[in-house]
Amino acid sequence: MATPLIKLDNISYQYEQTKALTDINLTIEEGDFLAIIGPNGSGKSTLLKIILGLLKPTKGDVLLFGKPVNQFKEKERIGYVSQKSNAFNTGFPATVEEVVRSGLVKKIGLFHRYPKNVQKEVRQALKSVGMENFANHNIGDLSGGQQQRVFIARALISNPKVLILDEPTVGVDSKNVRSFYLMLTHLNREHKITIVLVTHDVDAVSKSISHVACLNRTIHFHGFKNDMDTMSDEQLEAWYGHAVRKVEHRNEVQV
Ligand SMILES: Nc1ncnc2c1ncn2[C@@H]1O[C@H](COP(=O)(O)OP(=O)(O)OP(=O)(O)O)[C@@H](O)[C@H]1O
Repeated sequence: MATPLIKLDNISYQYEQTKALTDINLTIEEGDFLAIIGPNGSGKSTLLKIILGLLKPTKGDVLLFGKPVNQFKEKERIGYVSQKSNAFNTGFPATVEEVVRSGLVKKIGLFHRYPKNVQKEVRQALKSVGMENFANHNIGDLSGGQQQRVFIARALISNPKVLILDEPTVGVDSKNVRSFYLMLTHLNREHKITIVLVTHDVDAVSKSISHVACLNRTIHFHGFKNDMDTMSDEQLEAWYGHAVRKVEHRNEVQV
């Protein structure tokens, strides 16, 4: 069997006052499109930071591409777009092209020259997120959703195998959320990029994802999204922390 791209083995994490995560086991395989969903404060961002090696778990092991996270050196294989990426003000003095190009720093180092074909790579990355006509625009002049696409292009320019996104639709207006997720579906299916994202848009994202993980300090469900309706009312309640109602909606389950 192929090595999982990400494997969390019995992870717990304690902030000074708060036990944020308990006994998390999670395996993410190549090609997965996984949404991590859960209520506010359920540990979603903490979990992403542990995967990225930004926080060291209090207990347990993280394996990236089969290697312990502290020995994993090929950082460019994992692209990350944080929750606050789309916070540029109008007038920020950088073009879209410059922002995307800066994504190569992780790969080539701060003081190395960009490769000769960098402009072509920038254009390709922008094309893959539907922003090829905006290369010369000022980043601060774009909408929240357009900025978010540019930050995804910046993450894509170093050809990652995995893309990790923390609440990527914050700042995307509701009528554009669906096309934003379709763009991610395209990256997952056509560019073969494994995607892990944290979101509250359970309904909008459900058409794009293959897998779902329901988190509330621990994982209450992880599996194919279509199997989510096998969760019992007790599991749903434990996950959400209060009484919830299952609603059948076409072929999906909403909570
Ligand atoms: N830096 C920190 N120091 C102390 N406690 C923290 C810190 N960051 C998060 N916490 C606590 O850890 C728990 C999990 O927080 P986390 O941000 O991971 O949740 P989340 O699911 O991403 O929340 P949200 O949906 O609101 O963004 C919360 O109780 C939070 O208050």
